[in-house]
Amino acid sequence: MLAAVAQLCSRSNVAHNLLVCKNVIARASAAGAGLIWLPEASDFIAGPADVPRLSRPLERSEFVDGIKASAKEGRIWVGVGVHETADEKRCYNTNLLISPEGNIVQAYRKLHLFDVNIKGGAVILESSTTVPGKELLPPAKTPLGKIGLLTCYDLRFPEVSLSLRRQGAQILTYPSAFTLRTGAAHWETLLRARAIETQTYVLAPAQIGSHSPTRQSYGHALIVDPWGTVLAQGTDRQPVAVKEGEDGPVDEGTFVTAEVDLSWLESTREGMPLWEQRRGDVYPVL
Ligand SMILES: O=C(O)CNC(=O)[C@H](CS)NC(=O)CCC(=O)C(=O)O
Repeated sequence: MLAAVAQLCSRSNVAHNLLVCKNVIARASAAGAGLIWLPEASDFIAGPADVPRLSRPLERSEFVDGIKASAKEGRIWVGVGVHETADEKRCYNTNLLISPEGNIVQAYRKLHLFDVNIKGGAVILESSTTVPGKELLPPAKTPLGKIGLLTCYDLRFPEVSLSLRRQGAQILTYPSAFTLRTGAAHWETLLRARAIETQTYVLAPAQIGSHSPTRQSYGHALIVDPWGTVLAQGTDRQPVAVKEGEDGPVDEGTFVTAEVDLSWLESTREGMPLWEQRRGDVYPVL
């Protein structure tokens, strides 16, 4: 079955971002994809002060309702990252899996928050707006395979991917909004490493371009197979400058597709049975 990952540029206008996402879902469905995953924070990317105002509980979100309707219309599985209201001040960074019937099958709240102060790069304190999740969810059964949900910065913590593989994951998802600097240095290497060491397909949808005058994302949405081969990659684009007070140019959003082949996954695992070779007698096994 064909899986798709999206590459788009969410800004502060949730209604507009929804139109872009709905359009990408419809196009992926028409292209024959059985599943499309949209990036982290597809509902909006805005300054910390706007996060509480724009976040919604999952059951009272026009954005989530719109995505559910698109999944149903396109008869396609949809994954999407959104801001879910946690309390008056903060949200959860939530990765949703929605069935072709339009139901939320899983809602994973990002465990690891991006609190960093990178010299010459980003100073971001995600915990100022976001409450960390408390649990890893068992991989969700879909016609493409069993899918483990993670988000963005979680990519740097191999323990969670190994744990999901241990629980039967055949596909891992990392909807993301990587920064330019860390993306250029680490994004592809980390994704391929996670795919190779867990022997799973990795779906990595990505925010791309300028969200505001001060915030840009790296893009390079990827699909990697269990052997570590990059099967598909979003087209590179020159970031567009966004002026103060403007919402930036309209971005239509793109997607790329690749075949998820579980017999190929099984053959990589049979040929190199890493899970039977772990040395639990020497180090703790997850
Ligand atoms: O802020 C929002 O609304 C949406 N969330 C994000 O964009 C998050 C937290 S700021 N970004 C990352 O985790 C980037 C990780 C990264 O770039 C790395 O690990 O190098």
